[in-house]
Amino acid sequence: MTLKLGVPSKGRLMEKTFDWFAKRGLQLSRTGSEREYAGAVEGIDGVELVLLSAGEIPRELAAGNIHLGVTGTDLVHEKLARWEQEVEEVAEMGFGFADLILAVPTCWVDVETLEDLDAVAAAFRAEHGHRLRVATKYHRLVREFLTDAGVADYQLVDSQGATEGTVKNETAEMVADITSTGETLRANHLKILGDGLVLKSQATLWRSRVAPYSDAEKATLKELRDKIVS
Ligand SMILES: Nc1ncnc2c1ncn2[C@@H]1O[C@H](COP(=O)(O)OP(=O)(O)OP(=O)(O)O)[C@@H](O)[C@H]1O
Ligand SMILES: O=P(O)(O)OC[C@H]1O[C@H](OP(=O)(O)OP(=O)(O)O)[C@H](O)[C@@H]1O
Repeated sequence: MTLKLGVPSKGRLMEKTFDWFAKRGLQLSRTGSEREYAGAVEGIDGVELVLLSAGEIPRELAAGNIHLGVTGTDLVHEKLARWEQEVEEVAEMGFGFADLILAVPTCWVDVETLEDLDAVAAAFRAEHGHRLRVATKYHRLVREFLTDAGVADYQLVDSQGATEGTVKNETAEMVADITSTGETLRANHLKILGDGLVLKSQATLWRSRVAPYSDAEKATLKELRDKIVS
């Protein structure tokens, strides 16, 4: 019986996750060949490393297939409708900072706020015969945010990558995406709405509330928590 810890298998979060655990006396490593998704944990007994895509970690936590997992707040909130019941936040890790924002073309000089957007969206529909298209991969979060803001005349267009390019490619009029330095937005002539911050995200260690815990796993979890908080 081992405690399963899911960490990103590649990408921007992997290395920093390994560093974060190393600072707390736990050595995570990828084992085998560069392309083999196998890993090891040293510094504590009874913990198994599971290498996963950051995007899959929320689902694996909610399914109880892993006990602990590292991924961004944005992905947990987007993918788990009832995230508070399914996972517990163990620690914010202090990297992977990114904001989920709404952005429109810089040339829309009259659109700086959600209120402006609402007005433009209604006019857009009347003029073009279809709703204003918002490209995003964060469907649930964006829908909730725009509903709360009272904006209704829009449609979501799915974009799983290179989202800022959809405006130039004319498959969407605006985007809802993650930004960190803001460079991608600037390069694609997009500006953030003044009140268009949907969510602030950072890499976080989560615990599954639904995974089964044997007595041995509970003891390991306690030992691991002690190392992390001390
Ligand atoms: N430019 C950025 N700077 C900092 N963090 C970012 C940036 N873009 C995304 N992130 C964060 O990184 C996390 C994982 O994103 P990433 O794109 O690496 O995962 P993914 O799409 O699941 O990867 P994979 O290609 O393995 O499926 C998310 O929580 C996201 O908020
Ligand atoms: O504000 P910046 O520092 O410019 O970062 C923002 C970009 O980073 C992410 O994309 P990623 O690199 O994951 O590529 P993707 O578009 O394929 O998702 C995000 O989707 C933005 O496009």
